[in-house]
Amino acid sequence: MVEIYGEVAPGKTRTPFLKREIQKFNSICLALVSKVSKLNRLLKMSDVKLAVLGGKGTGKSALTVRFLTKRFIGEYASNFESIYNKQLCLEGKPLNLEIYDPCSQSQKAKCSLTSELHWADGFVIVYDISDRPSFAFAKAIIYRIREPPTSHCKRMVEPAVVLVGNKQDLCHKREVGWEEGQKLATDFRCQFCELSAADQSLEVEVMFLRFIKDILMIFKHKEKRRPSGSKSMAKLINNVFGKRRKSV
Ligand SMILES: Nc1nc2c(ncn2[C@@H]2O[C@H](COP(=O)(O)OP(=O)(O)OP(=O)(O)O)[C@@H](O)[C@H]2O)c(=O)[nH]1
Repeated sequence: MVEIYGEVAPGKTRTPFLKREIQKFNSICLALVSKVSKLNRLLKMSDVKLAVLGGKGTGKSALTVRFLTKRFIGEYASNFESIYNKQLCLEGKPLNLEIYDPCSQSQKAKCSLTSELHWADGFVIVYDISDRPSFAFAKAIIYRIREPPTSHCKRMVEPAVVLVGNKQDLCHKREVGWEEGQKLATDFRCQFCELSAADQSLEVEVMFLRFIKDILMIFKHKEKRRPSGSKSMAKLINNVFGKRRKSV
């Protein structure tokens, strides 16, 4: 609570005193608003939703499970879809991560991706470097994601995409060159990496974390574009007391 109290000195009018006090009050309010909004930002937990897509047997589950548990299991049930949930702390901020790993049967049928495009903040598109058809399938998914939005699916910003060439340990059987993957990614504004879910735990972790950080940056830019609650509040205070100052 801020109390404004004072006596008018003999020979002086009340106006300059009140003006100063209102200015002080105004700046205290602005400082408080900025502290509260900082606190809000610290406490606010972001939600990040990723969809891991790609051809059958490319290693979508292996990559997801490797990231979540640091383990490579080898064989994964592929006849049901899963949404994994994990709480993370990135740069000191809590984060609720959801990863969607679809089942292989629905992959081809689901190339429409309509529900995924609504749901996900980012897409991890996986192909197997030793399997050319899986690269063609990854390309088709990227084309679909980068299609201009239709009237019923308008997004403010285009979703983040990382293209992953998995099974790098099988490079003696390579059918897709590194340059091809890199070019596809560059042409469609995607990140790109090649790695092996089987052999490279750290690389898998770095790929996911870097991608999540990029998505958080996109969130930040989106927030900057719309006036935040604290800014509107500051504007309100300025309007009320700014106008009053002029009339005092
Ligand atoms: N050599 C090698 N094999 C891998 C790698 N990642 C996954 N695999 C194997 O590839 C096969 C398919 O892996 P999954 O993770 O089930 O692939 P998926 O894309 O989820 O498969 P579906 O759900 O059936 O579409 C399994 O036998 C894995 O052990 C890798 O980096 N290197």
